Amino acid sequence: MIEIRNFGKHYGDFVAVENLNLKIGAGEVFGFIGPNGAGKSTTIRFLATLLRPTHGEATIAGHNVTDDPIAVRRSIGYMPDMFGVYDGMKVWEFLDFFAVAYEVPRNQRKAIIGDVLELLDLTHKRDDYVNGLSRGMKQRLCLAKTLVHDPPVLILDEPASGLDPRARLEVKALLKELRKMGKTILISSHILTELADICTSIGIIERGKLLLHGPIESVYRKIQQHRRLELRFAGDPAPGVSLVRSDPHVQSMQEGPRGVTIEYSGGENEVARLLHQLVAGKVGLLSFADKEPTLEDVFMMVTKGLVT
Ligand SMILES: Nc1ncnc2c1ncn2[C@@H]1O[C@H](COP(=O)(O)OP(=O)(O)OP(=O)(O)O)[C@@H](O)[C@H]1O
Repeated sequence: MIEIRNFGKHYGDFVAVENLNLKIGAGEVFGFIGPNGAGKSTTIRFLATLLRPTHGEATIAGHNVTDDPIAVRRSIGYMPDMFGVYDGMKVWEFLDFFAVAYEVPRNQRKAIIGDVLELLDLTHKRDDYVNGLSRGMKQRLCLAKTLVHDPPVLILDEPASGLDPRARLEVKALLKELRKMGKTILISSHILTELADICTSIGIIERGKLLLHGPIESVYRKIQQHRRLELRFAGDPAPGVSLVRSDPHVQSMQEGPRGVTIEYSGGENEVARLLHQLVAGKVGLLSFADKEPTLEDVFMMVTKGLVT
């Protein structure tokens, strides 16, 4: 549904994005992850037909972003990272404005706006002025306007930035709803917990380079070899710590007053063997936890160059 080939954007001598290649299939929710200034918005603005590339090309729903921007705009709902709302406009008028811009037929507009307001839980704000809405509501409204022409693809640049925890959860629930409706979604964020349970695939970008991308399970599988083990001991931890230290798969170890946290390069069989040795060694093992990697771990490992 989205395909980017060899995209690059330079500003003078500064390379904002270089040689970016990416394919996102229909129905995927792709999390575009990277720190500030990594090149996420640059890539997104290119896809949204708002930025000319220095080199490369992209297609969305089969339409070329540079050669056929009108067809691309019909196929996408775009939410920029910064957006303004018009003064003196009511919520329904704001949505109607975009529906007209997207050439939604007059006789369908009222029903569509009603549906979108319902989906975004904004029905009760229908006749409120847009500039009087809270930040969270404005954000929801901006998401609502991406849906009025029912595009198959949504491109959302940090849709939950600046929202309080409750509003973030609401955005997350909404994205799940849109995923169920079969939309293909590209969503950028630097808040990883936000993306972990909604994305089907992720890409990690840093300093203009896409370091890693793929289905979320395959990314997790790649870093399974770098798991974190947390061990607690009853009483003196020294005997347990020395047994752990002798394991060749221990990459690093942080000692606390009652136990250790280790970065471990072995697979499941090695973890099981270590556990067996600790129990057989009678070292007073109180707990042994094999921590699943989080998206944050993935991000740290990829950007440290530990996983490619
Ligand atoms: N018009 C421009 N002129 C010069 N440099 C630019 C321009 N637009 C972006 N950049 C630079 O390109 C780099 C990538 O910016 P971009 O906005 O794509 O990052 P980002 O990953 O979206 O960051 P953030 O999470 O902060 O939004 C940054 O170093 C930025 O300063």
